[in-house]
Amino acid sequence: MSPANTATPVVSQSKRLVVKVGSSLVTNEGRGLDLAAVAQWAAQIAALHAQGRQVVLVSSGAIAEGMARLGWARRPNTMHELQAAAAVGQMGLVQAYEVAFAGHGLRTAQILLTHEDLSDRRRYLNARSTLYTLLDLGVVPIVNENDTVVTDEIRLGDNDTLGALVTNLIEAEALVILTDQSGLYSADPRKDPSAELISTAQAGDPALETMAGGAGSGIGTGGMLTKVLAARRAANSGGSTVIASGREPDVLLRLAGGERIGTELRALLPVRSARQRWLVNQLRLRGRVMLDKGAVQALTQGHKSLLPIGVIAVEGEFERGDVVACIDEHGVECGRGLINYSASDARRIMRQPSGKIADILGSMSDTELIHRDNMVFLRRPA
Ligand SMILES: Nc1ncnc2c1ncn2[C@@H]1O[C@H](COP(=O)(O)OP(=O)(O)O)[C@@H](O)[C@H]1O
Ligand SMILES: N[C@@H](CCC(=O)OP(=O)(O)O)C(=O)O
Repeated sequence: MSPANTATPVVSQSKRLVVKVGSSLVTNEGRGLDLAAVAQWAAQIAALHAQGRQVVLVSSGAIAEGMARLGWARRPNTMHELQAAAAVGQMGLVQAYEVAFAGHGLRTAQILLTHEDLSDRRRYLNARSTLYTLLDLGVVPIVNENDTVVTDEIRLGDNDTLGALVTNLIEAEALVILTDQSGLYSADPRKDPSAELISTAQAGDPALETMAGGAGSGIGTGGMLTKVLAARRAANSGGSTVIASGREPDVLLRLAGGERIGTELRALLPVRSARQRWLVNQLRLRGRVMLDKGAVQALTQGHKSLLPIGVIAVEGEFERGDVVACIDEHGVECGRGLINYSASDARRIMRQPSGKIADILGSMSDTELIHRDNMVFLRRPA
């Protein structure tokens, strides 16, 4: 048995949880809101509340429910039709949750987020304090992407990623992704009947991405791959992920009781500082700096600041203070941080010792390209 298998199941230890439910589950494979399922999850979340746990629910299903309400049999292709469907369906979603939770004496709140809300530090902090306030008030926040205002280029698209970002945002210890399968299998069980359920693994293990490569149900957008990637993202702020069937009776209560259900993808990284969690949450970065082997080692093993001498290429256009990725020679990201020089200055000082910065640029603001305090170190498991 691997060490991960002997550890206490994560949900049982978690005081703050994010639960994500996927479109095909919420809408009964696109046939329309599954009110019985919504009632089940609400009853379980109310019971978790009574145990003193805080829960944020990330629910998909707006587009699928909107399509059902509008009588559309096929998913539209155009963005504005998808946005219209989401606007119609979101009404049904929040109404269903409000009614279901009210039956347990709990209030709900609708939170619609975009990628930009989480990448802009001020809006990120605002969203965070609103969520914390709601949790302190004992309200259950119901989160979805703000589909009506996002375009193709900037949308997150799948709520697995959103669930992970919310996990990072509120420093939840666990992300529970409820879906239409019993968990992550060694291959897509719809196509390969011999596929086996993975019960525990380390979040971020690249082998998981190969297993989850297949497409999703057709109702949801992400498939299993986005769930595995979400687990990796949640792990960056110390959150572990469980992928389980939303149709399993009392799944949330049993997980909280310590039962092993579905797939647990454990975070082995330490919980990071608030600024590091914000850095981890950035999905689209302004640029990339490519490091030589020595600099990669200094970052990943020594957690040192990045000096210009270790940089062999600079990609993109960015200004001082922007977030950039540090990549190795194969393009794998090993860290990211707030850079002290613009892209044009960085190109001029790369490969040079810090002592030469003033000569090259005419002045020197910092000896480091990225200071370790403004950096988050990422290391994928071998
Ligand atoms: N290795 C795998 N294990 C389990 N399911 C997989 C795997 N690879 C692909 N899938 C597919 O992913 C689907 C779940 O993703 P999706 O439809 O996006 O769900 P949701 O709407 O819950 O996010 C499953 O129905 C399954 O067909
Ligand atoms: N925001 C979208 C969710 C997108 C989506 O399909 O997500 P998922 O089912 O979690 O893969 C909606 O509510 O329809």
